[in-house]
Amino acid sequence: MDANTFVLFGATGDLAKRKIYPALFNLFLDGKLPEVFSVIGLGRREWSDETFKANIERSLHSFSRREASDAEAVTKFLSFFRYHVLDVDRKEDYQSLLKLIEEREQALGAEPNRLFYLSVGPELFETIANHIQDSGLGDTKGWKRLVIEKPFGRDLQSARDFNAQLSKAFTEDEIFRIDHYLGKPMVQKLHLLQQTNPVLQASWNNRYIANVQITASETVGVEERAGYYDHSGALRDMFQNHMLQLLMMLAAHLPKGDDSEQVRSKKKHVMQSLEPLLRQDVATQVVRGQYTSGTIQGKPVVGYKDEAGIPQESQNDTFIAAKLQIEDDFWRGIPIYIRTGKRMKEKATRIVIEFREPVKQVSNTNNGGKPNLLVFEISPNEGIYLRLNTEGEAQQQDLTKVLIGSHKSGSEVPEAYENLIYDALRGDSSFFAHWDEVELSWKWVQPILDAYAANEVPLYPYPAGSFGPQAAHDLLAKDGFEWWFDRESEAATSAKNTGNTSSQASLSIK
Ligand SMILES: NC(=O)C1=CN([C@@H]2O[C@H](COP(=O)(O)OP(=O)(O)OC[C@H]3O[C@@H](n4cnc5c(N)ncnc54)[C@H](OP(=O)(O)O)[C@@H]3O)[C@@H](O)[C@H]2O)C=CC1
Ligand SMILES: O=C1O[C@H](COP(=O)(O)O)[C@@H](O)[C@H](O)[C@H]1O
Repeated sequence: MDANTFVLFGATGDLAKRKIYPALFNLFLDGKLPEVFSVIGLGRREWSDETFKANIERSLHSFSRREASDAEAVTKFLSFFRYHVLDVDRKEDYQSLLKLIEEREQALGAEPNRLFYLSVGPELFETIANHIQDSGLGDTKGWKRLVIEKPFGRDLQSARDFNAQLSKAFTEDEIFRIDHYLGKPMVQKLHLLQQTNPVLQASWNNRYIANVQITASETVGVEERAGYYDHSGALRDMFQNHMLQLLMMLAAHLPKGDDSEQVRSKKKHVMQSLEPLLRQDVATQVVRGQYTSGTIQGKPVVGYKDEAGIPQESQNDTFIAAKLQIEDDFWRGIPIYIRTGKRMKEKATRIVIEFREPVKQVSNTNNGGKPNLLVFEISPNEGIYLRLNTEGEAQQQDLTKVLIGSHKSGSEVPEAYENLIYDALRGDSSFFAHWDEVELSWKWVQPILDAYAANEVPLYPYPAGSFGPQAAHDLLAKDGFEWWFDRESEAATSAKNTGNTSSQASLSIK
């Protein structure tokens, strides 16, 4: 059953402005919001309803993927919103909030089903959860849900403590932990692709797959988040959550249907089957990097240590690459390489599956040397590609790239937050991170955190605008592989710079 009241803590903040209001607006345009709907925005700022609505409208104009040009639609959308001043530590603010919610529920004839969305720093989660419990806000005749943003802990122990605290006020079924990578449409389609395509099902195992490469590269640097990022780094910010979730979604052999229990149990199986990383192996299986000055899309940029708010002596990681192995019957023996970093050459999240080379083995000729690839472009553009050997092309530099299904560019792809908020409103937790997954992820990552803290892993510099440190390439080279598409991307850039957009450059998957 849909939520009727959306209670937004942190309604004056950055995430609300950039993601939550635009997502709600696009859901509204698609007719996906409940018919009876009310949003109560909360913050310490002394805003009136009018100021609040004006801010929301501005956010739609700046950040919505679809234009907010229909004045009537915008007015109707804004009519859902009310603002309430609340300091999370002030008990009486929760009492007045309860009164406002009940008034709105009565006026609208809404069921008392309440979704509490915490778009605030994690240090406030526990206080808010306890006050929701104590004030009677959660004591509703309908149901309650809690949506929380990352980060979910800083390490294994803090995540466990944090979860224990939240569990006093909300059951696991009521907690929806957002990992926005799980909301990306291509990620949500991964299991359907396997289930509905026998050709993929048949080849989704160690008989046919040589290796898997998962990349999330960003061109942005630390931006205005130095305070947060310098205490987080690529490992905590991206790897422990988004990258391991991508791995789970790819590697889980999910059953047909959308039963969230099944999805979670299969994802948990992947994490439980991950070969544990021993602390003494971290330095050989993990590459830690930090960007130095360089050029991004033709513009010079400063190195990490020269970014505003970053201390000169910072040892923080802005890049990580790691080799993982899953010990189960499907994946045993397939190396899985994961990398993510800031200030890299291109903005791209993609998964590449490299298949073994049966032609070479069977015919013993030179022209079977290129493996087939299956490529999932996840964002910012979306598409699935297969690279095949085709007759007469074996002598050429590269293989034929076949687009499967449609290619969608940025604005056509629904934002992850649209999918996730829609699911949270309906109570479908399939694409939210369950506590078991979060705990197992921290458990796997903990030896890396320990090795970093003890400085047992070199911190390799890499120039902004590159694909990371050389050591990340060596990680694959040791196994006889290389990261796919780095060279094509380099070629595409240099072709663009020289005006030659034929040959290699056209092979780049965009
Ligand atoms: N911004 C982003 O792109 C992303 C953010 N996140 C996570 O989302 C959460 C919010 O981030 P973001 O929006 O960037 O943070 P901001 O600092 O921009 O906003 C924080 C919000 O919290 C409110 N707040 C702070 N202290 C109190 C208090 N004592 N009582 C009541 N309200 C309070 C502020 O309201 P006021 O100032 O009016 O009191 C403000 O609305 C964080 O957990 C962050 O890690 C996750 C992914 C991406
Ligand atoms: O959660 C985060 O994700 C973004 C990258 O998200 P994407 O959808 O643009 O790929 C990252 O920039 C940020 O540091 C991190 O906190």
